[in-house]
Amino acid sequence: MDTTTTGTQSLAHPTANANANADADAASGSETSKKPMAIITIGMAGAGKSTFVQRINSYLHSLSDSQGAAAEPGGGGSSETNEEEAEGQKTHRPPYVLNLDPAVTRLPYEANIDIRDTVNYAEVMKQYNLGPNGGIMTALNLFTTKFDQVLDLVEKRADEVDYVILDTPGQIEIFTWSASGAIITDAIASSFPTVVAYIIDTPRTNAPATFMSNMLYACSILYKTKLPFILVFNKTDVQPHEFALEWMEDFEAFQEALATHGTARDAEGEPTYMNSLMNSMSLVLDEFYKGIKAVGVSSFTGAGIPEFFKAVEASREEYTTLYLPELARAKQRREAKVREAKEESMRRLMRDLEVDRKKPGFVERDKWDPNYHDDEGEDGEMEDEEDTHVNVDEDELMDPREAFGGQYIDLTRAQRSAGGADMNWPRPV
Ligand SMILES: Nc1nc2c(ncn2[C@@H]2O[C@H](COP(=O)(O)OP(=O)(O)OP(=O)(O)O)[C@@H](O)[C@H]2O)c(=O)[nH]1
Repeated sequence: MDTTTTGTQSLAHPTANANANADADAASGSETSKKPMAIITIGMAGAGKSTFVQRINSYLHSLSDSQGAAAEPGGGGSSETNEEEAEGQKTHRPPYVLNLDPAVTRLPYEANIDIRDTVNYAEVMKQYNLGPNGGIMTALNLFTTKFDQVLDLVEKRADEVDYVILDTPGQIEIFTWSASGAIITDAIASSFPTVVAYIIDTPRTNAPATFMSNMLYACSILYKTKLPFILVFNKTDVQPHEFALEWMEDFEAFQEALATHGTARDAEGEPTYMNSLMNSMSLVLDEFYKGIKAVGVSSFTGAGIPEFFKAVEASREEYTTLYLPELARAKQRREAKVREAKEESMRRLMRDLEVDRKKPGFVERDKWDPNYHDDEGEDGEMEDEEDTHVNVDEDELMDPREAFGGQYIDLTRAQRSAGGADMNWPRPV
């Protein structure tokens, strides 16, 4: 496994060849004809999502600029041209960026679509009498009602961009556990190859307990979205992320860290409840680590960003081989469920009819009554106790043959004239 500070770590991933395939693909230069890859950035408040989006945005801009400069006669290019060469002469175009955080006061990048242009978060709070989190949630819900239009806009630009980047609200649960977050994620993921970039504040995750809770959260998002997933250890300029990679790879190393951590034993020297819980949880997470990629980046210095994009390209492969078939299976399951529900309601209807027909007098009553109109009194009112017929003024009714241009078949009259006996129905022209 690659153990460079910022290297992409494909932790025994099921599609282990994906990186190699992606590179080979990149070398072929066929990306331009592909659909853009959507990157959904999710992370705890303050993990550095917006700074990360700003960094990858400026990275892609600089690649496309340097490409333009190199294409011009005498164009010198920049130091990042080397990175580009390393990526296999891939063509780069600036990304399409969506900001979904209605409460952010200052964005370090320019978003192509900004939720704040559509919904005024402060106004939502005032009008609906909500607190900050409720305000963000409602603003996102309101925005989601228009998301089909947003998707149209993105799809219109799909031929011109390689990446669609989504920045999500600071309060992670507002996006990950809300209906609107799920709708947006599903809508994007069913239109474009999609990857979730889970941003982690590395310096704040260096204690085993916080590391574990962060990983559990990441795990829950992975199993909820079922999308390709990249763990992005951010702020590596402050704290290198090797410790995290070691804990993820080597179960015993994590156990050791747990044992030596301050909260491992209580006053009597016994392992604390928390410690035992984390020991068993780490076994569960071992499975989770096998299926995801991890990369260390610094949104400040830009270190690790090329490796992040390699992981993204590898995820494109994963999306096609794992997520798309699963999406198709989910669709089939949904359709089968609807079919089954329809058949069940039809079966129930037939059963009810069967029961009704067994009731005394039902068959006699369930007959066509040719004297249907004879029930009316002189004033046109129904004489039956159960007045079940709709009373309409026939003078006001339009002649149906006029209304339907001769295509109308008056079944009542046809039936009346046939006296309820077998008859040949007139066929529409
Ligand atoms: N040292 C260092 N600081 C960083 C890095 N990335 C982000 N930060 C800082 O972390 C803080 C939070 O960054 P944001 O980008 O606002 O984080 P966020 O996740 O978007 O925050 P919310 O939207 O409030 O959840 C800011 O002070 C950033 O300057 C990094 O790579 N290195």
